[in-house]
Amino acid sequence: MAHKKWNVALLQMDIAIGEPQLNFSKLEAMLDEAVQKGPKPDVILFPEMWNTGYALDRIQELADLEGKQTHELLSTFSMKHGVNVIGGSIAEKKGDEIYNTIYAYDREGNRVADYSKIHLFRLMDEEKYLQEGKSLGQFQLDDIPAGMMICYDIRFPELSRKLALGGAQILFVPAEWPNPRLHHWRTLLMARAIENQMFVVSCNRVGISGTTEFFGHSMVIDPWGEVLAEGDETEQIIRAEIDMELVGQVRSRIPIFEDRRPTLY
Ligand SMILES: O=C(O)CCC(=O)C(=O)O
Repeated sequence: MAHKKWNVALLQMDIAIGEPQLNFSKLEAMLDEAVQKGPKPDVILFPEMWNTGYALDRIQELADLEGKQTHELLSTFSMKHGVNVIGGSIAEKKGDEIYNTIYAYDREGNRVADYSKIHLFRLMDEEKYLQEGKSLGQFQLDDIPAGMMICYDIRFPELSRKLALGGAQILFVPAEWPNPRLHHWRTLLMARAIENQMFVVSCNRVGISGTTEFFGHSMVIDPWGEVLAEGDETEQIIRAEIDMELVGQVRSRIPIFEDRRPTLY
C-alpha cells in the first residue's frame, strides 16, 4: 500500500443556490487554499450538489452537461497538485436526465470512479427532479479500498455494510444535511464508522438556502468511532491526518466480520 497515512481536507463551503459560476469560483479559491496553507492534502472532499445547490426547479438548465466543467477543473487540479479529489457531488446532466453524482480523481488526474445517489430524499423532492443511480461507489485510491455515498444514503446501514464487505476501509460522504437533524447526522456517521470499523470522512455544507439552514459539522471519524476532526457552523477547511493501519488493528481486536451470522440474517 503506497500511502498508509493520509492528510484529508474537507472544503466545508457555503453554496449559492442556482449560481454554478459563483460556486465554481468559490470552490477554486478553497481548493487553492487547501494546497497552499497547512499540510499538503492527500485527498480533498466537498459537499453535496456544490455546483447548483437545491435549485431543483431550474436543475435542467443549471446542471453540468456530462459533467464537463467539473471534470475540466478537477482533473487539471488533481494532476497539477498530485492530490486525490472526491469531487462532489454535483448536479450532472446526462441526456435529459439529472443525477446527483460524485466523481473521484486520482493524483494523476484520472477519473477513477463515479457514483450517483441511489436513495433520493423525498423530503426535498429529489425524486421529482433527479434519477437514482444504479450502481455502488466502490473504488481504490493510492491502493486503499474505498467507498462513497451521499447524504441520505447514510440512513441505510445495508449500503455501507455492503461497501465494507466489498473491502472498503474508508467511506466518503458529501452532504447537504440541514437543521434540525444534527443529532441524526453525527450519530449515523459515528455508527457507520463503528459498525463497519472503517474511516468515515464526511463534508457538509454551511449557510442558508430559503428557509433551510445547513450546520456544517463535517467530520472525520476513525474506525474506533473517535472523532478526529469536526467543523463548526462556518465556512472553513477541516483537516485531519488518518492512519489506515488502524482499520486492521480495530478489525482484529473485535473481529465483527468473522463473527457475523449471515445465515441467520
Ligand atoms: O436524511 C436527512 O435527514 C437529510 C438528507 C438530505 O438532506 C439529503 O439527502 O439531501
